[in-house]
Amino acid sequence: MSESTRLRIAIQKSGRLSKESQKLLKSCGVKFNVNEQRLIAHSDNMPIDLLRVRDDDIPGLVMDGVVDLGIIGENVLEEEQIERQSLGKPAECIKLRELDFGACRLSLAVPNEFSYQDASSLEGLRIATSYPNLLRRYMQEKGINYRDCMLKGSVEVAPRAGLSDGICDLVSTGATLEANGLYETEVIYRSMACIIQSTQSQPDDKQALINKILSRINGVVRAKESKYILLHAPTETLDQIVALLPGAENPTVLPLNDDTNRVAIHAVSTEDLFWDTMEQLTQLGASSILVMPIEKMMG
Ligand SMILES: Nc1ncnc2c1ncn2[C@@H]1O[C@H](COP(=O)(O)OP(=O)(O)OP(=O)(O)O)[C@@H](O)[C@H]1O
Ligand SMILES: O=P(O)(O)OC[C@H]1O[C@H](OP(=O)(O)OP(=O)(O)O)[C@H](O)[C@@H]1O
Ligand SMILES: [Mg+2]
Repeated sequence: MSESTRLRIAIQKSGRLSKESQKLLKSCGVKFNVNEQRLIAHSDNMPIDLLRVRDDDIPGLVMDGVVDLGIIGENVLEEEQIERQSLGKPAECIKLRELDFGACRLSLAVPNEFSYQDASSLEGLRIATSYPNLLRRYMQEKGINYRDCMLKGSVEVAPRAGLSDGICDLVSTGATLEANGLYETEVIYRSMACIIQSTQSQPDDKQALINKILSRINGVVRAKESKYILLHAPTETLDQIVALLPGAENPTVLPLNDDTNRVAIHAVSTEDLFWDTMEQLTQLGASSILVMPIEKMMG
C-alpha cells in the first residue's frame, strides 16, 4: 500500500475513550507508539495511521471522508448526525459495531430540592447541556418547551451557579450528580463506544484491511466475553453439569486416568461463570474447576 492509501483511524486523544481505543487496536495486532505531543501515530507493522483528536471532531472527520474509521461514543455520533442533518451537511457513516467500553447514559437531572413528577415538570425551565440536539429531540417528542443553556463542560455545576434549573448530561456511576446535589430523573439516550466507517468507497486493499481489523475486533470482543472452563465431573451428573455451563456448546469430554466414574470437561462459555453457578457445580460433584480468560477467538 502506498502512503496515500494508508488506513486512517481517528481516536480520542485523551479522555474516557482514549486508553480503551488504543488497547483495542493493539489487541488486534496493530503496533504503534503514541507520542503525547503528536497528533498522528504511525503503525510500524500495518499501513495504518492513527489520528488523535478531540472526540467531538471524530464523527465529522469520518462523515467528510477525511479519515476512514473512527472510534467514538454513540452519544457524540448521534448528536453530530442530528446537527449535520439540520445544516444539510454530509451526515452518513456506517456503524460497524458497538464496542464493549464507554457505557454511559445521557440523562436529565435536577437539584435534590426540585420536586419532579415527569418531564413536563421542566416546562418553560432552563436546561444546561453539551448535547442540545439530543435534548431537543427528546423534548420535542414529549411536547415540552424549555430553554437551552449550552455548556461544553462543568454542566453539573450550572444549577448551583444559577445558570439553569436542570441539566442534561452524561451519567455512569451517578457520583458526579450526587457530588453536585443533583438527582437523575430521565434517561434520554443510552450509549456505548462504537467503530464507524466512512461511506466513501474504498480501494480493494484498504477495504480488505478494514474487514481484517473488524474481524479481529469481533474476535477480541468475543474472547473478552467468554471464558475457558475446565473441570472434573462424575459421569452420572455429567448432563446436569453441562446444562449449568452458560452458553457452552458441545463441550469436550475426556476420560481421566485410572478413574472410570469421572471425566474431564473442557468448555468455552460465552458468559462469565458466576460464584453461585460454581457452587451449584460442586454440589453436583464437580471438582478442580478452573475458569480462565481467553485472549483471542476466531472461527
Ligand atoms: N462517566 C463515563 N463513563 C463511561 N463513559 C463515559 C463517561 N463519560 C463519558 N463517557 C463516554 O466517553 C466519551 C468521551 O468522554 P470524555 O469525558 O473524555 O469527553 P470530552 O471531555 O468531550 O473529551 P474531548 O477532550 O476529547 O472532547 C463520551 O462522549 C461518552 O461516550
Ligand atoms: O456518573 P459518573 O460516573 O460520575 O460520570 C459522569 C461524568 O463523567 C463524564 O465526565 P468526565 O469525568 O469524563 O470529565 P469531563 O467533564 O472532563 O468530560 C461526564 O461528563 C460526567 O461529568
Ligand atoms: Mg468532547
